[in-house]
Amino acid sequence: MTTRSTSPHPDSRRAGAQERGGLLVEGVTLSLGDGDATVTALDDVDLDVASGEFVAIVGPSGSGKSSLLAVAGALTTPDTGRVLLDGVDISRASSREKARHRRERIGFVFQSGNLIPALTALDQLRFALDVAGKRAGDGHDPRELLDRVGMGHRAGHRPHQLSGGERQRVGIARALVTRPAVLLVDEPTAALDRARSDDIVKLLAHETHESAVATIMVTHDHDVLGHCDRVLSMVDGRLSE
Ligand SMILES: Nc1ncnc2c1ncn2[C@@H]1O[C@H](COP(=O)(O)OP(=O)(O)OP(=O)(O)O)[C@@H](O)[C@H]1O
Repeated sequence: MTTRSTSPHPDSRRAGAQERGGLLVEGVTLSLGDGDATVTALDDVDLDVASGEFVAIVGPSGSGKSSLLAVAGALTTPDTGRVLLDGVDISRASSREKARHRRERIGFVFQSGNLIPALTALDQLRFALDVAGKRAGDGHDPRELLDRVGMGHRAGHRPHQLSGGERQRVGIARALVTRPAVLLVDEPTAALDRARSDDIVKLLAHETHESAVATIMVTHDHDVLGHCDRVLSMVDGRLSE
């Protein structure tokens, strides 16, 4: 299935991910469980997402979508294959190196924002920069980015003082503040109504193109797919157009 409504970044898919930046998953296989209970979660998966390209992955429950995000985010090591981030194979790196890639090069956005309860919106972004060992000058300016996602007026609010959509906006800004190469987004609209879901995915599309990040979004929400540059389907661990 392929849906296209917004144009991909001009540099998208002109060359391989190794040459022009982005994420390249090559021949990845992953088995989970033991003995008779072994499941092939990913079955020879190839995926090439350019910098500035917004790719959605849909598929039934248990088809392997979360497993693919985990492998792309250096959280799980595949049995075979490679995951290249701007041309560097992160799948075979040491645990320490993988943790560094996650902090510095990979942004994660979860279902409900996953913000730290005690921190204001602005401090969520500052904290992410600190953890990545970056200063504001190495990444996006936290205030400017909060403005960009429409949350400048809520900079001093803590998560419990924000709506679900606002928490998700802060979560997106926090994931982008370090200027990651890859943005991995897991069901960002699961807790939102129709209009807010649309706004959030539009924002993800805009920021993907603006920040030239390679974004993969897993979703069950077919109503938002029109904002994505490409839509791929996952069935039984296999990915197809
Ligand atoms: N830790 C585990 N041990 C054994 N099998 C697992 C484990 N985690 C996931 N699986 C299996 O791997 C397959 C892929 O799971 P995965 O979570 O990637 O699917 P999904 O498409 O993200 O599903 P959902 O949409 O329900 O989140 C499923 O059959 C699942 O039961």
